[in-house]
Amino acid sequence: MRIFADENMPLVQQFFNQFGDVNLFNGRHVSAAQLQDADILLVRSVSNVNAQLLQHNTKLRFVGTATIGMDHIDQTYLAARNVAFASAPGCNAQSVVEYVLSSLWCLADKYQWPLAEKTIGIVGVGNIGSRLAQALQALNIRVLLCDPVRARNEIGFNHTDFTTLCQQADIISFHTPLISSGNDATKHLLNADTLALLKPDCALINASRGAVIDNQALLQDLSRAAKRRAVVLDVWEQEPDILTALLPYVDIATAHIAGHSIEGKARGTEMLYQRCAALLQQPLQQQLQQLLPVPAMEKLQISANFGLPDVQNIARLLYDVRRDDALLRHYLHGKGFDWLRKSYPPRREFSSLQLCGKVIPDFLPQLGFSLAQ
Ligand SMILES: NC(=O)C1=CN([C@@H]2O[C@H](COP(=O)(O)OP(=O)(O)OC[C@H]3O[C@@H](n4cnc5c(N)ncnc54)[C@H](O)[C@@H]3O)[C@@H](O)[C@H]2O)C=CC1
Ligand SMILES: O=C(O)C(=O)[C@H](O)COP(=O)(O)O
Repeated sequence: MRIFADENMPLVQQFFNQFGDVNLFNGRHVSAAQLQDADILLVRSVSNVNAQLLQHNTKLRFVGTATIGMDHIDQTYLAARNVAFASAPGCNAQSVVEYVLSSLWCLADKYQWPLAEKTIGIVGVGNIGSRLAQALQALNIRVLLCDPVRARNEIGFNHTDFTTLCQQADIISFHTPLISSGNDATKHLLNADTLALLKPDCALINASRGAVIDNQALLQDLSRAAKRRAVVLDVWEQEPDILTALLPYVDIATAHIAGHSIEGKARGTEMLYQRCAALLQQPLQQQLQQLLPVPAMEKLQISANFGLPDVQNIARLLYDVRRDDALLRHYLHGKGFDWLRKSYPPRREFSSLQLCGKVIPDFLPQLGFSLAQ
């Protein structure tokens, strides 16, 4: 069995050696010629898997993407060729939530916002959006939820339509898939017309896909002298060749790394391993928990005085998004966007830190921290 995998897929050898030899490739530059002998193809978000990439391959049985997003995969084409396909739903959802929380705390410090008085609009309430809503509610922050798909299918889902959300929210965070056409299209959901609906100081966070926001329209909006809105961008149109003119107006700018916690990336690999084992009718020999490195900090004692204002301090022990903003601003013009992603420094999720103490406030596990056994 010949397995071809993106070189930026952690633990891929450890998981997939069980099925055959694992060959690594550069996901951004992989070619049809390289993949002609692949039985199993494992990609991340930077490889477009379509008829052109697979034109020389007649053996392929399985394609997996170790990501949540699937906009880079032509699933219709794979189905027509009878190639099994899997993604990794939810694998890095917690990592993205921690990115958004860190961004909110940084903006709150920078602009002295009382976060508890803000209304945060969440657009796309799936794995990430619903976890984020739960975390914000645990912090006593009011949320508005916009998800027309859930609104159609779930009685009682508390939906706010996008226009109303644009008019009412103080901060909007985008968590939709990139959908190019149809009633629920999200490509350029935020464009010149919808930007005009926002409050002048409405802050924006995009950790979904770059093209959910029309980047040129955003630049126009931000460069108008009278407007000052805070902006956090993890994702950009036309990565890796991003619109650098946006950088001076963006408070937090990162290289599509919101989902790049150690756990988030490795969980994606494990989910594909489990799907492949089922397809090949092989036993599961590896488990992520056994392969993850020991975290630098394992346990933290909480005292009875611990309160909501202390949460940011624990969160910052594990992750501060300003590190990633500084990396992008320093290295983008030299080493570049893809180098920043490939060389991403280790980052552990909240769950890696076990909290001890007689009384642990409920909001800590609701944010994703784990309790010591
Ligand atoms: N920056 C990063 O590193 C990462 C980015 N992502 C992106 O985040 C996206 C969302 O991830 P999940 O929450 O896990 O996906 P999900 O599939 O669980 O949830 C997406 C939600 O968006 C909703 N939706 C679809 N069309 C919509 C529209 N027009 N308006 C509002 N809501 C709409 C769906 O009904 C669904 O509930 C992914 O598709 C991916 O593109 C995911 C992981 C990491
Ligand atoms: O899961 C997704 O969807 C993402 O956007 C990934 O976190 C992006 O990571 P790469 O696959 O581009 O490394």
